[in-house]
Amino acid sequence: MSEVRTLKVALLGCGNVGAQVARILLDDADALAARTGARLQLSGIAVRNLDSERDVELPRELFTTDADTLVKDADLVIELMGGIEPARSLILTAMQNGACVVTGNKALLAQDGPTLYEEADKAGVQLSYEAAVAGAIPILRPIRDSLSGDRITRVLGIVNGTTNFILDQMDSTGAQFADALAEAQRLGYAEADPTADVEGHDAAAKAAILASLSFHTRFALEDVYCEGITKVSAADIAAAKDAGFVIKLLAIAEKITNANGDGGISVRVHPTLLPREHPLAAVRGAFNAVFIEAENAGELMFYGQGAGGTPTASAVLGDLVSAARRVVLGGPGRTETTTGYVPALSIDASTTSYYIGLDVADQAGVLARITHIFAEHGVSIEIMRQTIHRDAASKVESAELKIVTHRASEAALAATVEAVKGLDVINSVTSVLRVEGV
Ligand SMILES: NC(=O)C1=CN([C@@H]2O[C@H](COP(=O)(O)OP(=O)(O)OC[C@H]3O[C@@H](n4cnc5c(N)ncnc54)[C@H](OP(=O)(O)O)[C@@H]3O)[C@@H](O)[C@H]2O)C=CC1
Ligand SMILES: N[C@@H](CC=O)C(=O)O
Repeated sequence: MSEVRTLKVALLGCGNVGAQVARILLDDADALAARTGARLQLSGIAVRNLDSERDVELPRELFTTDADTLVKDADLVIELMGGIEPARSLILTAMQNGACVVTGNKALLAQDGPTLYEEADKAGVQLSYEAAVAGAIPILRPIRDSLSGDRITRVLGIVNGTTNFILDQMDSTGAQFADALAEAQRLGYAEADPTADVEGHDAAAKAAILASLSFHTRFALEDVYCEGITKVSAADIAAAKDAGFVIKLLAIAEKITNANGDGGISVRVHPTLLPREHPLAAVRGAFNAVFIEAENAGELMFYGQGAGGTPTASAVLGDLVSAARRVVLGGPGRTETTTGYVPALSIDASTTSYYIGLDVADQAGVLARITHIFAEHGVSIEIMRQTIHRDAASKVESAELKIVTHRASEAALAATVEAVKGLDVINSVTSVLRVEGV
């Protein structure tokens, strides 16, 4: 019987995800050897602080603070430190030394992906990053491989577990934003700096990766319009609920073709109202889902745990097995293809439906004046609902107006809202939110 080869695996980082990867590598060593044709030997774990408490009990002698030396002596490198440096330099060193790399670092990929992909091509190694988008859900490989014979036209995803968890807690239990965020951090969903989650930057990095693979063009973070959930109030959530919607932070990448037949790709992240019966509305807690529309395949939906150490470790291990097989079989590295070269469009080029909440004086002719302004700006109204509030003591009457529009451009909507604000019968504009799926 021929001797099974041993591949040295260097692990960079032993936090929420890294600790679970180390556990699985040690516990499932025999199964992984059977699947790859090589023994995957965890050669060391680089961390910042040797004395930090770990979620998993691991042999102390594996730990080091000398990531550079560890990387230079590895066949396969798993980067789970996060952040830009030293992760970037260590990945480059690993690849230049001939090691295949697996990472979950979407922030780094969205900022500096092209340099890393080029280096992987040059070195003939594999750079894989399934864990970087939507945790455990196999989504990048299906887009890159399974759908490579099709044309994707639209990707709509809940790709940040922390914000989905927060919005879901606020919607279902009335939890406060800060409490829900603290719980998401405790459960290991949030980034080291949770600002990246709540301001939408993490979802924007994932949107850039999804758009790049889906449209065979490199999109960077600056191509993505980004709005997080920090301005979503309990009142917005209640109003949405009352009108039959749920608020989700969506990452959207879609092909937009204008009347001349040209156009580009709009990539954006923002809080969005979805009808409660929409498939993405049912995605609760830290779960993620990605909804894809393709010319031939039609609609596809991928669903699963989008964050957390153990689910994310599953995606990392899948990439590691694939990389190890490649080393064993001697195949070339493979990353994404960039044959599309379609331009990234600004948010102004996209159209969507909108929900607008208005507090108005309850006077004759108010509705006509408001609808006139919408018509003047070419924004068509799909649903309009009025609720009258009477204050018995002061005898003041006001009306709450909820409007859902047909698809309109950002520019037309913004001009409509500005004009409506100028009416003397408007007390306040209480909400302006984008809507999908109506
Ligand atoms: N958590 C999740 O659900 C998911 C995370 N990801 C991505 O995976 C990566 C890791 O995330 P997560 O496990 O949550 O992160 P953590 O913050 O929990 O862990 C980071 C680890 O990296 C180590 N580390 C950080 N900086 C350095 C450095 N300069 N030198 C050596 N070691 C360093 C830390 O060491 P020490 O312990 O000593 O401080 C720690 O062990 C990130 O890129 C994240 O975006 C992707 C999908 C899901
Ligand atoms: N912080 C991220 C972790 C996974 O990518 C999230 O909440 O989704």
